[in-house]
Amino acid sequence: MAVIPVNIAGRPYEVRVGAGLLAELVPHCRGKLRKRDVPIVTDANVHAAWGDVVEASLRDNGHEPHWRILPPGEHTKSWDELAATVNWLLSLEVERGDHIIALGGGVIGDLTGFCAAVLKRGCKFIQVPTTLLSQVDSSVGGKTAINTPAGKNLVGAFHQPSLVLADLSALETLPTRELLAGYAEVVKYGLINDADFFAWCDTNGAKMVAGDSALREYAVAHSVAAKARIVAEDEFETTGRRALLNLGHTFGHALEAETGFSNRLLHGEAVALGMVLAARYSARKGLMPMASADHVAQHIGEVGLPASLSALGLDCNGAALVKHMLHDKKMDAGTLPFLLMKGIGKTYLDKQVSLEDVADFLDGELARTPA
Ligand SMILES: NC(=O)c1ccc[n+]([C@@H]2O[C@H](COP(=O)([O-])OP(=O)(O)OC[C@H]3O[C@@H](n4cnc5c(N)ncnc54)[C@H](O)[C@@H]3O)[C@@H](O)[C@H]2O)c1
Ligand SMILES: O=C(O)C(=O)C[C@@H](O)[C@H](O)[C@H](O)COP(=O)(O)O
Ligand SMILES: [Zn+2]
Repeated sequence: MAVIPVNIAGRPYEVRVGAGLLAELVPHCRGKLRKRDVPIVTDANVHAAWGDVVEASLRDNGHEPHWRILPPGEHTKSWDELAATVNWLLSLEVERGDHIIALGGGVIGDLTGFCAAVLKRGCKFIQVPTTLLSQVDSSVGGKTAINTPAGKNLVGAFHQPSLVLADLSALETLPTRELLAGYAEVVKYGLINDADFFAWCDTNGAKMVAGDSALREYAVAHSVAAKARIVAEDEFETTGRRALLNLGHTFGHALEAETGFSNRLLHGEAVALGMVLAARYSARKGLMPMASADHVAQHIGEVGLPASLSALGLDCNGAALVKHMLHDKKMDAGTLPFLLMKGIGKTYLDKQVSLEDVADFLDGELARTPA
């Protein structure tokens, strides 16, 4: 097992990564479950796959689990589920010092974390991520949110968990498409500031996705450590440092909005394509060679993630995609800074990007014949 220490502004917590943590959930919670009753928020797929394992660990250790089982999918990050889940937690008489367990992917983690942030002005919560994406990214760093009709994650809070338990065994029941979506956020850490890790992905990514457990542990632990370092430098995304973690997301969130937050395009898939677009746009601006952008697209396409905008078959133009971007939380005095690349592992925040130019670029990408 790997234990990655996270220390955000003097508030430390651990990320424990290994196989079999769900079966040993209570011991791994390290005394944080201080009452008999334990609230657990999850979704129906996760409950079907792992509910009995978690239930047994709690009951065997003298706890009474209380389950809230939500519908799977992005639409669960909603005002309605937020209100209903907060009311459910209130009905359980959860106190500020109690820990709510978020058992699931990024949707469950984001929603439950936000409930914990607002309930009684802040309760504690434990992230138990069960997707690759949530293990490498969403369970760490304290961004919590719901979506609104205007866009992605537009209502939320920064609220750090007390503990993250990432059980690699949970990935055994995860559909391949979801594993791949999570892999996009792994590649992101290489593209941001770690060319060696991108090279590691080139060599090992496909084997890791296919199931090699040692490679999975390395990928999760490396990704978590990379994210923890960045978040520790800029918890509230004020200096631009944390914004690096948004590589591919300005394009990606616009694509998610355009496809109605539907199963047509998962978050990780949108980020994968968004990173290809960020790389291609950077090359078009002469910031890096087109060969480097082709390398990014080739890696993402070969592993099985979307790497071509035109192949999505969207019925829209570049201006429509840019319109979604106007809701991006990075908007600053009417301008939108973009994460662009001066090379693989050389991402930076560019504040001089013209949205007309981006719309023109996207028109070209929408019409381009896939390679
Ligand atoms: N807070 C952050 O920093 C952050 C970072 C990245 C992404 N996100 C958010 O995370 C969300 C995406 O998360 P996700 O990709 O984990 O999606 P998800 O939570 O929708 O889970 C994906 C699917 O896998 C199923 N599932 C989960 N674990 C399973 C398991 N072990 N076995 C079988 N099925 C399982 C779920 O039921 C769901 O159908 C998006 O809303 C995104 O915005 C947040
Ligand atoms: O933790 C961060 O910071 C990230 O940007 C991680 C992203 O992978 C994640 O999708 C995040 O939710 C996007 O943040 P947002 O502020 O653009 O909603
Ligand atoms: Zn993301």
